[in-house]
Amino acid sequence: MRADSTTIVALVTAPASGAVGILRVSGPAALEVGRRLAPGVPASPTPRHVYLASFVDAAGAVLDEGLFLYFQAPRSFTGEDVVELQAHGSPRLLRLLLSRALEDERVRPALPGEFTRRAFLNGRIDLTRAEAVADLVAADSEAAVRAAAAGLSGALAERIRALETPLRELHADLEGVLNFPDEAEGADAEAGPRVTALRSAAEALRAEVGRGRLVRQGARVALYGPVNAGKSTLFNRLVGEARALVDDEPGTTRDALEARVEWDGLGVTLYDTAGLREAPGRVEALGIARTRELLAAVDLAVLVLPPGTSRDEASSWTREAGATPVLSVTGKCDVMLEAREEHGSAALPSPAPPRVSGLTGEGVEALRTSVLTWLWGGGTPSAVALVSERHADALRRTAEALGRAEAASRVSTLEVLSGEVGLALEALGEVSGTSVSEALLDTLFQRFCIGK
Ligand SMILES: Nc1nc2c(c(=O)[nH]1)N(C=O)[C@@H](CNc1ccc(C(=O)N[C@@H](CCC(=O)O)C(=O)O)cc1)CN2
Repeated sequence: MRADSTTIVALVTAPASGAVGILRVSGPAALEVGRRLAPGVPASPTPRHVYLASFVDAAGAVLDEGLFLYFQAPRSFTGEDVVELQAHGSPRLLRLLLSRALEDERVRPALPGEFTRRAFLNGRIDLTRAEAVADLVAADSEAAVRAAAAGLSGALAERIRALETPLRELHADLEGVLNFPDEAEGADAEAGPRVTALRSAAEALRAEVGRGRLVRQGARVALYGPVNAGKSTLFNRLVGEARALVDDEPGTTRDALEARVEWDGLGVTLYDTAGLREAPGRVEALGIARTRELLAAVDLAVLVLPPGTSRDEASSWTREAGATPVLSVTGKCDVMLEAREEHGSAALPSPAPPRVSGLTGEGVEALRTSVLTWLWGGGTPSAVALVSERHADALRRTAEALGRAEAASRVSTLEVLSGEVGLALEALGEVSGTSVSEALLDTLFQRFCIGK
């Protein structure tokens, strides 16, 4: 598979006013096109040198004074000749420059992600690094930035290579035995343990998809529980600003309010829900249906119980969250003593859930830490390999083929064993990009923006 030989052009910067806007041209005609817009630049500019140049219209009138950069193939982002015009960031000016570039019949507008696609097709970067480019552009938490940057510098590529290389060697060995049975005696006997080791490595990498998703998309955490348990005050305290409508009237919080926070670099969307049960009015009933839906969808539910909740009551609330894990806290611990006097401490579930007070802040930091531990376990979110759903699916097929290869190493012929190892190799190649179809690349690069 090869990049086509057209020259492509796009605005690299966002289509909005900014200090600087960049037009990028990539392909064989890049230098000529660039020099038509900036005729003052020498015919053979020094690659990677910055020229200050006038950008002109067809009549030679100056449109802007900007910077001109030339990257000579193959030492460029795409591996092709690349020219950049760095102009002042007026969207109208940039469109003028863009249409000037498009006047050349060898030039067409770049498709979404086409620069990066060409970088991949020209062997500058493997597919995991190309995907990391999109991850970095989309990153909206510090952990997501750091994890994508690690991917861009080849962290995931390296881990895939650590699987792919021995797998390819094993396949070559097996094919060798098949083709020259006399020369490679005993090679098939070693195959079983090698397959087993590779299968567990593939599975271990695949298991990181959950963390990859958390880092990429952020975690979702909902506060829920009986009305007037102190959810909204706690929510506000966690969010750090008075977002929710707080009132002493039971059932005040009618809608799920959400706020995005960043905890230890991890993006977390917090939801403050309406009470699940007591439903005097229609508005509340709507809120309840939405709360149930939300609880099923989040990564973690924090059950906020009023002081003095019985153990039975607490566990029936826990069941409301269905399969979603629940972390229980006793809210309004500022009124705890009062409650104790009323009900006696025997009414509390034992062991009583940790106490938090949105009002005084007591226990809130501890809650934040427990939530993070729950979501994340140990380690830093930024060190995670950004295994995507797509990678996980390919790794699952890799592991499955290796599972069949394992069975084959015990009972079947060498052909069957080698065939399965070949299939595993092919599935793994979809991650690194050594075996991908045009159609897969199309879907993959569709999620990129134009100019990337
Ligand atoms: N102005 C500008 N800023 C940008 C980009 C760009 O294209 N233009 N980038 C992109 O969108 C990113 C930078 N990425 C780049 C990656 C590789 C090469 C490059 O020239 N690679 C060559 C040479 C490597 C070397 O000599 O060290 C290569 O890989 O062969 C350039 C940019 C982010 N910032």
